[in-house]
Amino acid sequence: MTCLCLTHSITQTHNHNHNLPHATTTFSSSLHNRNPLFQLFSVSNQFPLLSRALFQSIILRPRIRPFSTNLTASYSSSAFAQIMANFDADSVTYLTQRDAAEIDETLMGPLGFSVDQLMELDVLSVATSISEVYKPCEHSRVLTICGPGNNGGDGLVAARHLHHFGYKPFVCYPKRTPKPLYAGLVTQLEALSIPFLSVEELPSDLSNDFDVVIDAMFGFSFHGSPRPPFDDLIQRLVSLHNNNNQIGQKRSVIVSVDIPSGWHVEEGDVDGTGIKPDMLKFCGPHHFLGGRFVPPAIAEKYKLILPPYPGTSMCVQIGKPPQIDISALRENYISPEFLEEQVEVDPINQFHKWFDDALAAGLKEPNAMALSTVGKDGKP
Ligand SMILES: NC(=O)C1=CN([C@@H]2O[C@H](COP(=O)(O)OP(=O)(O)OC[C@H]3O[C@@H](n4cnc5c(N)ncnc54)[C@H](O)[C@@H]3O)[C@@H](O)[C@H]2O)[C@@H](O)CC1
Repeated sequence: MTCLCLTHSITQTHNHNHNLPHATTTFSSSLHNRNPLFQLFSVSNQFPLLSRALFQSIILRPRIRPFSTNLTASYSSSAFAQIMANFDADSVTYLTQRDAAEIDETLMGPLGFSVDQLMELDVLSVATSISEVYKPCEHSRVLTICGPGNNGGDGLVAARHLHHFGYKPFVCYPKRTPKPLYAGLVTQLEALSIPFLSVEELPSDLSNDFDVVIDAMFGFSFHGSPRPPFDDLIQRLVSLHNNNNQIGQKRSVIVSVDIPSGWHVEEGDVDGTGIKPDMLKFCGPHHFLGGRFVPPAIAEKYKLILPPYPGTSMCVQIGKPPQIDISALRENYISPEFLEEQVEVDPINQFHKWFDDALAAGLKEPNAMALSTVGKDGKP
């Protein structure tokens, strides 16, 4: 039994670098000399098994990633977790570009979908996936770098969704295309007062100002070498990653929509010097699949295996659970000595003092409290 992961616009490419530090992957293929635009997942024992994740970069492009139509019944959360845990990143095979193109034509032909509609559906999955992995309370500042085509349109839509999810998006859109679709997306962002930044306005080190950088410059229609100003922008994302490796400081995470911009569409990061995105790893913690909207006719015709989407989610996270280094979670609480003579006589004053200290330290929820009760004897 096989299951299909149609990532329509996710070009599957291959990359032999297994050692990227930020563990996120692209939907990528190890199938040489094939056009692995689409992923075909093998399924065994009724559960889909992902395979062949040679990549290490993110790509959030869950346009159509159906799993099994016979797995769409509702599951308990534990059963669901079990199903998802059974994905194995070593058994993915791939659809051909032709199949994918045909499905696209069917969607936008007889099935009546439009480009902007697919864009909205896809990018809603992208935005929800981002918000699952990079919470707005910790990654609020998002820069979306948009290219001239539909991939750039995806970026504009992502900025809008993320704004509504509580992020603070900024958009760099240096080569605007005067088509009504894009003009409308820009107007929508302007109405939300989302700032547009020119390339010149961007800081030299993006990590200073942004927690997340969305790479929406180019998707599957990219060819040749990037022309200005995208050559420079791509290099900034590359150096973002490289700088982080060198100095070990916190940097912006990179989320590529579809293909990391600048990568060869079919062969991937050929010389290993391209963008290394951070999100969605085939066999790691950040790999999401979308495609909830796929019409049954498509699922049946192409024998797509749709996953059981939990609740109202647009996408599902697959792959192995994150490897957490528990020792890294430990914190040392070293504080000055607290002597009896330093205690305020009035406990309310003492409380104010501690509360002010907590506020000044920028603690999350300094007003959180524990309420205990005691008996007449003063004991809990
Ligand atoms: N059905 C579809 O086609 C949909 C596609 N979507 C997204 O759109 C992407 C494909 O969109 P497009 O076909 O518009 O293509 P892209 O967005 O990949 O890029 C095309 C644009 O990039 C320019 N370009 C190509 N190579 C360049 C280079 N070397 N230097 C500078 N500029 C270059 C082209 O002149 C053109 O303006 C997909 O990857 C996906 O992200 C989604 O928006 C939804 C629907």
